[in-house]
Amino acid sequence: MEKVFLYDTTLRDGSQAEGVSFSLEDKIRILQKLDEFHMDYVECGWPGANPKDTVLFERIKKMKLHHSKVVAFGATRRPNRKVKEDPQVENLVKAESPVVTIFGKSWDFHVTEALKTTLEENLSMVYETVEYLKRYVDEVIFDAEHFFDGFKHNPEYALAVLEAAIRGGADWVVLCDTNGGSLPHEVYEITKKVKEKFPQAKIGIHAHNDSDTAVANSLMAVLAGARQVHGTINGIGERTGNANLCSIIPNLQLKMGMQVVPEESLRKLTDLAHFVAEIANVPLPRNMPYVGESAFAHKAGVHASAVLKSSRTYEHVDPSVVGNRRKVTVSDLSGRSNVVYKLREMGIEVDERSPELIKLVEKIKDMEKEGYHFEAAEASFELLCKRHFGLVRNYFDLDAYRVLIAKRSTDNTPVSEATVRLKVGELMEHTASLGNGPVSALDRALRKALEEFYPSLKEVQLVDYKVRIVNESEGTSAKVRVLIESTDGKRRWGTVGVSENIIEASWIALTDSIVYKLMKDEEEGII
Ligand SMILES: CC(=O)SCCNC(=O)CCNC(=O)[C@H](O)C(C)(C)COP(=O)(O)OP(=O)(O)OC[C@H]1O[C@@H](n2cnc3c(N)ncnc32)[C@H](O)[C@@H]1OP(=O)(O)O
Ligand SMILES: CC(=O)C(=O)O
Repeated sequence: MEKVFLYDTTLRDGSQAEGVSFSLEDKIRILQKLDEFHMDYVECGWPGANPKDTVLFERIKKMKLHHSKVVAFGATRRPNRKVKEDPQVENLVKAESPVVTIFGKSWDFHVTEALKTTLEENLSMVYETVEYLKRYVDEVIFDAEHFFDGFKHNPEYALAVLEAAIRGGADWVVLCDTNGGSLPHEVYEITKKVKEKFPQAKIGIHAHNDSDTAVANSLMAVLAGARQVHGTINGIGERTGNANLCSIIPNLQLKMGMQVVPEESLRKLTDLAHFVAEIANVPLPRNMPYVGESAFAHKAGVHASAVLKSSRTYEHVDPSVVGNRRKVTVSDLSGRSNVVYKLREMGIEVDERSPELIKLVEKIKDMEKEGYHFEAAEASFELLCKRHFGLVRNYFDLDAYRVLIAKRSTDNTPVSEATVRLKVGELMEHTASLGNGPVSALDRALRKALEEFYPSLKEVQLVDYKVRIVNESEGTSAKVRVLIESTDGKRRWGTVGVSENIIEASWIALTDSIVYKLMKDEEEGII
């Protein structure tokens, strides 16, 4: 298999995304993670451009990496200046990284309009900077900024810029679609022409996603002969982002027969995507190919039915190969197969044609019609199924609850107070509690009543609470759906309640959360 080198620029071009700001420690953690992943090149930043990146390269000098080459990024020398007198270039040498990438203009329009210099001077800037850096650095990569736009306007000049970099000793020349306006067929044709012109040169591709084709453009460049692919994890980057390595890697390796990363790394791809999303504080879209939560989720009954027979019927690759997992969801679009699949996950085997199963499917559809949404509340769904088959013990019986909300003119915020009366076995408990709002007061009163009997409930915390209006159809009063997310430090679970009354909907979701915790503790032998 032919090797394609991966070049990650999450820490440099990725940090140019609006809203992303990596701290020094964030950058170190991502670099370590990319090294573990066997990323070939990791572009860490622009030394000298800001104090954080300067310190970062100092820190990196003391780090031991196992698989990745660290890259310092910068520009060609400024116009009309000696290269060794340009502090920006000197900072690149001082970074002491084994690889330096410099970008230079390859579109004549940019040379005259942005750099305000002559086409000849720009060629000298490219040649001299590469030649100078090659004296100090093992590997010099030249990013030909705006290469495709430049080639379309003035191919001779765009090629002359590459020629200057190659003559200077550049190890790689990288064709950049800086404005992201090129389409796959153009990238293929232009890359092929570059390959024909410079058959000995090693070529790379750096694509931006403004036309939503950055991944396709990168793959087409590889087809045309590029062997270094630039991109970022999850495609974060300036404007609409860079080519998404989380799609490029599996596409190259699983579908185009290229050697990219070890199989073990590929199995860590989903983990890597979530790790970077978390640190960048950019939520990973559910529908992100390969690594998103829904990338292998089957919702429609027809799909679930076929997937149960053979997963290949509705999956382009096995999710485990990229470290993701198959998921079957349950909703009003489900058939028996979705439910059978979920029951199997719970350890319940049931005949597909049994009346019990048919009744359960009908119950689910009726509840979804009422406003329940089980996709987002897997714990309530599990309770519903297990209750249906008589597998949930009765931990307590509610006698009554009451919630009071009061605000006097002298109060800044209203005071919420809840009382709960319930029976555990033969014992009646009656508790009251205050809370920041009615739901937290109810939650506290409920747990106060139960903690004496079930001490593990002390570990439970509510971490999210969402309310939606669910039916606005004529003739019915609006219902609300409450979704609650809880955690006990070990696991996280979602529950749902629907009612015309927001407190009652919250109560249903709250009690499901408590019962789910008790059921799981009992299954694990904790209570
Ligand atoms: C396509 C890309 O994404 S390239 C990477 C872009 N990344 C960044 O810009 C992020 C980091 N940048 C920075 O921190 C700052 O812009 C710095 C420190 C590099 C420069 O800051 P300043 O000196 O204040 O300049 P400023 O940002 O206003 O303008 C950029 C300068 O770079 C020059 N420049 C642009 N491209 C090149 C190039 N290929 N080679 C040399 N100089 C270049 C511009 O002409 C401009 O110079 P001018 O002010 O003399 O016209
Ligand atoms: C170099 C670079 O980031 C670009 O041309 O897009």
